[in-house]
Amino acid sequence: MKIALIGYGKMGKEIEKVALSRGHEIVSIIDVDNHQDIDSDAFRSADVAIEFTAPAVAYGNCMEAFKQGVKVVSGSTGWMGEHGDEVRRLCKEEGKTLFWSSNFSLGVAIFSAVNKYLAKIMNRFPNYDVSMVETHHIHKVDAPSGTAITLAEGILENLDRKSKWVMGTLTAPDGTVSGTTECAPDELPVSAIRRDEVPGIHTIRYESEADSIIITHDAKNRKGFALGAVLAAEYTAVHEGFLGMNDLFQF
Ligand SMILES: NC(=O)C1=CN([C@@H]2O[C@H](COP(=O)(O)OP(=O)(O)OC[C@H]3O[C@@H](n4cnc5c(N)ncnc54)[C@H](OP(=O)(O)O)[C@@H]3O)[C@@H](O)[C@H]2O)C=CC1
Ligand SMILES: O=C(O)C1=N[C@H](C(=O)O)C[C@H](O)C1
Repeated sequence: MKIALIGYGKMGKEIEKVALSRGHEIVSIIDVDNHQDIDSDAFRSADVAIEFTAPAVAYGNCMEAFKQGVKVVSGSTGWMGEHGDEVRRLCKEEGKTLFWSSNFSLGVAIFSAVNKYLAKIMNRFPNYDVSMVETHHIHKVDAPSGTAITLAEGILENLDRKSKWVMGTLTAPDGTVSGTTECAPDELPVSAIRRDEVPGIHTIRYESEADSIIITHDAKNRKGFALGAVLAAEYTAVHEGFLGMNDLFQF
């Protein structure tokens, strides 16, 4: 399969390695310096573009790839809240194809299923209150993480006593803490920690007076994200519309 990469940072480089190891060809690499090359025969020859850039530019990149007639797999976070409805409409009504996930690792897909199941169980046990903490490297620009937002949505869909998630505390790289975990009973606090080079840790806690139930996903490196993104690209090459991890793994 012919793959174009949009964004050649930490994830773009990891994805390149996995794609080559699976026998794919990288036909175009678009980064900040050569952004105009998205309008090129090389880019247009791609079966799929894999986009990992930044919240502020991800939507524009997807639109430009669509304009060139190329399907997109995007892992960029922090932009679907604002543009999700529009890209879903483009996929449904205008024949575009986008596979988006806040987290491409198989481990997080499994963790997400467990999270939803646990939230459903907790409807019967009102003594437990739930909160979430995510920890990432100091370079990350968005908080809370896209994965944390997706996990929070999974809890809200399944736990009747929670109606929205709210930003809890944010611990900056220098240790400064802002925000609060004080919130209304129907709110789910999601806190963020920025520390060292942590690839990504997500912890969900249910606390009662008697005990704690804690589930954690801890990414050891970026290989799981990269493999998932390439598997998603292979899937996207032969499918249409707005696609996600539930399509890929049939959860
Ligand atoms: N869904 C998932 O599984 C995962 C998602 N992510 C998300 O992916 C995104 C990227 O992460 P990561 O690779 O670690 O970030 P990096 O900052 O390491 O890489 C982003 C790259 O995109 C480049 N870039 C910026 N603007 C543009 C543009 N307009 N067009 C093309 N390239 C551009 C940057 O260039 P420059 O440095 O010059 O600005 C940089 O090379 C983030 O939103 C992150 O949250 C990360 C890991 C897993
Ligand atoms: O920026 C990152 O690094 C990551 N971003 C994604 C997110 O915001 O959830 C996925 C992963 O946790 C790494």
